[in-house]
Order: sequence, then C-alpha cells, then structure tokens
Amino acid sequence: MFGNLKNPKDLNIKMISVTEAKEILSKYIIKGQPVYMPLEESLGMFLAEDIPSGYDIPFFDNSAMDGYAIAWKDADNKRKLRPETKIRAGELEGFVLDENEAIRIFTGAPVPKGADTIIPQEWVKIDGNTFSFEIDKFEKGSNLRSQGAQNKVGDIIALKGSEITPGMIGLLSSVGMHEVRVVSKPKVGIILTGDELEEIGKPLSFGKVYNSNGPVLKAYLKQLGIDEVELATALDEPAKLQETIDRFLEKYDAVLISGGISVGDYDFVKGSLEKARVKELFYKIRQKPGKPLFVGQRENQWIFALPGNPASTLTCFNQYVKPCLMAWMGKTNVWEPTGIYPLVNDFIKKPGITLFLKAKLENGSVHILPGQESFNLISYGTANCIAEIAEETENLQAGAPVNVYVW
Ligand SMILES: Nc1nc2c(c(=O)[nH]1)N[C@H]1C(S)=C(S)[C@@H](COP(=O)(O)OP(=O)(O)OC[C@H]3O[C@@H](n4cnc5c(N)ncnc54)[C@H](O)[C@@H]3O)O[C@H]1N2
Ligand code: MOO
Repeated sequence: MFGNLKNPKDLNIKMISVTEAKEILSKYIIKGQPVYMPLEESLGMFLAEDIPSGYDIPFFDNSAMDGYAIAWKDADNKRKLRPETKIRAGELEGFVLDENEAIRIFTGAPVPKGADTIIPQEWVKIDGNTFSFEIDKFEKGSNLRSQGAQNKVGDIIALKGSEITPGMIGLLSSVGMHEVRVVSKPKVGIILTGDELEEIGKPLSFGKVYNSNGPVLKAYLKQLGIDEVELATALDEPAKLQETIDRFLEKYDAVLISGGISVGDYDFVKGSLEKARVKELFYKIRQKPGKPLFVGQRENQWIFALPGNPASTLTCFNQYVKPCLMAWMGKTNVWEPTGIYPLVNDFIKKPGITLFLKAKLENGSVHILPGQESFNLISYGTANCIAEIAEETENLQAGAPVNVYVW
C-alpha cells in the first residue's frame, strides 16, 4: 500500500525544511545578559563589548636579545663599552647612552635613551673596553621592541563577540585585564522521558534500555562550557511529566526534553508543553534522523523537545540546540557548517528529505559510517562530525562536496 511513497511531502503532514527551521530559529534568537567575569574564569565565553587597551604595549622600548645596546651608524662597527653597566629585565633606572657607546643589556630590559639597535652577544667581540660587531648582519632597529609595537593605548584589541580562548586570555592579560564583560551562559535543565529507561549501573532487563541520551546531552553541554545543568528522569505519566516540566520551566533558561514527542499513545510531551504555555515555533522537520523535533519558547526561555531515538537526539542537539545556545552566549555565525568536504564514497539518496549522517572527517575527506539507523550508536565512538546531505540532493558520487559539522 505504501510501496509508492517517495518522500515525506507525500504524507500531507505539515513539516518544514531544515532551511526553514534554521531561518525561524535565527529570527527568534535569545541572547544572554552581559556579566562581569574574572578573566581566568571566562574561558569559552564570548565578549559582550569591544576591548580598548589601557596601555601602549610594549610599555617601553625594550631589548629582544641578550646583547648590547647601541645607536646605529652605517659603516661603523666599533664602540666603547661602558664596563660597569648591565641593564636587566625589570630595571627601574632610566639609563642614557653616550656618544659612540655600547651598553650591556638583556632580553626584556628597557633600552637606554639614545639607543636604537640591539646587537646579540653572539655577533660581538669585546677587547678590553673596545666593542665591535658584525655590521652586515644588522640594520638600524634590529632586535628592538618598540613601545606600542603590539598596540597603542586606546586601540581596540578584541572585538565584541570574540571567543575567550587561551590566546585571548593571554592578549587581555598583556594589557592588564583581570575582569571581562562577557555574555552569560544559559542554565539548562534536561528531562529524560520514558518508562523503559534504565540508569547506568543497574543490570539491563527485558524491555529496558540504558539512558544514553542523558550522558550525551550533559557531555555536549559541558563541551560548550555550560556547567549549570540539572538532569531529571520522568515516566510516561502525564501528571508527573507536567510537574517536572513546570518545575524546570521555573528554573532554567533552556529546557531540553528527550523522548515522548512523537505520535504514540504514551507521548505526552507536546501536550504538557502546551499546558505550560510554551509557544510553538515549529514541530517536525523534513530530516532524518530527528523528524519530530519540537522547538518552542516561553518568555526568554528555549524549549527543545528532542526525539528520543539516540541518533535523533544527537543530531537535533548538533544542528539546532547547539547553535541557539551558542547564540545565547554571544557567538556569531552559529549556523555555518565547519566546512565543505568531498565524500569518499558514492551515496544513494532519494530527494525530499535532508539526511544528517554520522561521519568521520579524515585527511580532508568525509567517510559516511555504517549503522545510521536512529537506534544505532555504534558509530558514536569513531564519528567526529555530522555530514549533511541536502533535501534536494539525489544520488551523490565520490568526491561530491557536503556540509560537515564537527561536534
Ligand atoms: N507512527 C509513528 N511512529 C513514529 C514516528 C512517526 O512519524 N509515526 N516517528 C518515529 C521517529 S522518526 C522518531 S525519531 C521517534 C521519536 O519518538 P519519541 O520522541 O516519542 O521518543 P520515544 O518514543 O520516547 O523513544 C524513541 C526511542 O528512543 C529510545 N530512547 C528514548 N529515550 C532514550 C534515552 N534517554 N536514551 C536512550 N534511548 C532512548 C526509546 O527507547 C525508543 O526506542 O518516533 C518514531 N515513531
Ligand atoms: O526522525 Mo526519527 O529520527 O527517523 O528516528
């Protein structure tokens, strides 16, 4: 009877495309609040403002080498060494170079007034108080780090929306910042529904399945730097589920629900969300896995009801939850794939549905992994990305470019 069914459009069920879903979400983006954070605790967050430097950096002309400070003169490689003076890093006294003089200096030390070039000690000959060096190896300004060479006072050194990486922490530390204004992270509640769920640690019995979605979602949030997370399990029982959803909506900026969002007699999530006054943005996307994804909002909260099949939960998090939470935290360009890479093998597909496939990106090529069914987690250990085969695409030949989203 269903032998001629070609694609989900034929089912006359209202479903939107992946592109439409992402357009809707980008229109309804919710942003976190600017907050002050100690710099050392801000790793992975995003700047809420442009950062001007409070100083010229370097703050003073200083030596890039252990050697000798001189004033450059073409065709003159001899100077008189000032024997009693050594300028070291951290030196507070301001020295002045005399005419035709060389002064001993070390890396990071302030350059004496009048000097403009540093000759490293390897290229120097000292004979009594006579200093000479290999002039053809250098030019005026060699090995001198000028005041303001990194940035001038008032220069914008980091832009709003930039991620606080270890490198960014270094840059902001170099201008003396110990606190930054970043965008707050969301607090996230996860509800795992299903009478069949068994907690890890207990033996598995007939009819049960280990709750793998909980650990996946928690780990994914941790990877995004989101650590205020509470997990709860809920049986497929409307009153209890409603109580858990209502309680989580009181506490969390984003509520992720796994399972119970399809059309079965024990799928109560959608009804519970309606009762909780969650405004639906969409329900069901022409994609596999993850077709019955529900996304809604209430006040400034995100609600994602992720289809319970493990591959659906993982894909929907990667494609929709992650970008929305990253946008909340102040990241820009959240919808961009990591890149476009060629397929290693041919791939057979019918048009009318987008496929998200667990894959391995290796040496610039995409291997689609075996075991793509929605229940099957076998590829999770080796996959490092999700490959997107677009809705309109039909069969693909090896070498065809596809969008790739690294975890
Ligand atoms: N008649 C129809 N049935 C189904 C349809 C449909 O269109 N018509 N859609 C199928 C698709 S596609 C998906 S995806 C699933 C989504 O179902 P639910 O979101 O209601 O999820 P559940 O039924 O609760 O569970 C589905 C599956 O996943 C396992 N599961 C659930 N939670 C977890 C967890 N935390 N860890 C590991 N595994 C979990 C659960 O045992 C089920 O096997 O609906 C199809 N049905
Ligand atoms: O959308 Mo379901 O994800 O095919 O299992």
